[in-house]
Amino acid sequence: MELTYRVPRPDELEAFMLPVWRGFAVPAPSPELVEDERDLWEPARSIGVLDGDEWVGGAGAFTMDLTLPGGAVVPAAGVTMVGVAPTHRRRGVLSELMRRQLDDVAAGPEPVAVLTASEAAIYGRFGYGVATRGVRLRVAPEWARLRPEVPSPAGRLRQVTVAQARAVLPAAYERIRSRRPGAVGRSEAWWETHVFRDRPDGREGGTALMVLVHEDEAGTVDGWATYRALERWWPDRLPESTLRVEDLLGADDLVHLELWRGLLAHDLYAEVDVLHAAIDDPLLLAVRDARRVRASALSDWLWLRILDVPRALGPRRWGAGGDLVVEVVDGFRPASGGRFRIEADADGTGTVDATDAAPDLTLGAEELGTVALGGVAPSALARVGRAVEHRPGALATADALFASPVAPHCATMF
Ligand SMILES: CC(=O)SCCNC(=O)CCNC(=O)[C@H](O)C(C)(C)COP(=O)(O)OP(=O)(O)OC[C@H]1O[C@@H](n2cnc3c(N)ncnc32)[C@H](O)[C@@H]1OP(=O)(O)O
Repeated sequence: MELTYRVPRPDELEAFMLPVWRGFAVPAPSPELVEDERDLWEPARSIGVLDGDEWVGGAGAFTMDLTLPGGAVVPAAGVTMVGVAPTHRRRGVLSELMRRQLDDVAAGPEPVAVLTASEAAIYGRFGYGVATRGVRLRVAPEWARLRPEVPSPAGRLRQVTVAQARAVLPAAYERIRSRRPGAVGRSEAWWETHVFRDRPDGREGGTALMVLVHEDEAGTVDGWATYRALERWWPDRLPESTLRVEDLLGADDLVHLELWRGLLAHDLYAEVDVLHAAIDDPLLLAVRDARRVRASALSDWLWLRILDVPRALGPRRWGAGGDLVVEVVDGFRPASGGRFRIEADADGTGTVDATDAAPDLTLGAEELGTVALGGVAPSALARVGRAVEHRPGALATADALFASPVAPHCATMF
């Protein structure tokens, strides 16, 4: 039977989502999961595929935004709910969904699309590159003491209820997100479904959510940790007892470390486990014994697909002054490729414009997404054959331009 692609109606949520849920081996979603999806879903931004009258695949997008190096924010499509029924795989359905979705995004105000991937081999072919990575940090409170040189910031730590957190965390996130390139917008529905509802079936068998906030001297929240005990402390269970940290964000490194200090003060627990820390989390430089911080599972997190190079990169702060013509070869969506001149002043402000000039450097769309936020230097890609320098010195200029003083990091699951 012929396949039909179309936008689902709002009343079709469950049927539309079924192939995606089944793709993730969720046989029948609970009413709570359906309610959460309904609150998050933007049906007009979805595209699905029908075989007869049955949905067999789809892709959705959230209206989001993305922090660039320097703190500027650009609109971004947050690609989500991607799946194709096991009965219809490997015959080009995802490719067609991606083509239609990217055309749709490109026709609107968003110069980029972002996503978090279930598997790392899927999205490069569609021009997405790994813009941020994360690392799992597991720390034994018994051993991990901060060095005496590490000062405490002004203000105080407080433990608050989830209801109190609801009133302060969303605004605090907006205040501090400019610090990290790669941070994405968190909608009210995101906060409710991913944090505050704290549904029992999303707790991995652990306790309800606990919230530690840091307030500055004026009483304004400038950092927080949300966490739960996975295996409750009990004398004979000490070796397994874990505090699982879900969100850990501070306005600066000292606030961030003060939150670590608060978490590590839970000395009844064998381990504090942060599933997704920034690769430059300051803890590694601040503990007396860095071997007690077990870092593992370095992995891709935010994948970035640039659809309009001048609008995506123009507002970013460059790492140095410089002049560079970059040629972007976009195999999946040639209309998004071309040659672009980056001209930046020493203060990091600059312009990005289409040009006919001869390129200094050539790279693919996936590679542009990889270097765009400063997580990987262009020269590192060139060394493995993924970027080509046409003029001696061009790679050094590109490295300096694209560099970011802090590693890009996306702390948001969507
Ligand atoms: C943002 C998110 O929501 S991430 C979630 C993604 N969804 C899932 O992981 C759910 C489970 N998986 C699936 O639903 C499907 O396997 C999908 C969506 C990943 C792929 O759908 P398909 O329709 O089979 O992909 P399609 O046929 O268009 O494949 C295009 C190409 O990608 C390759 N490809 C597709 N999936 C994968 C994969 N998981 N690993 C490696 N290669 C893959 C195909 O081999 C094909 O390559 P080719 O062009 O060289 O032949």
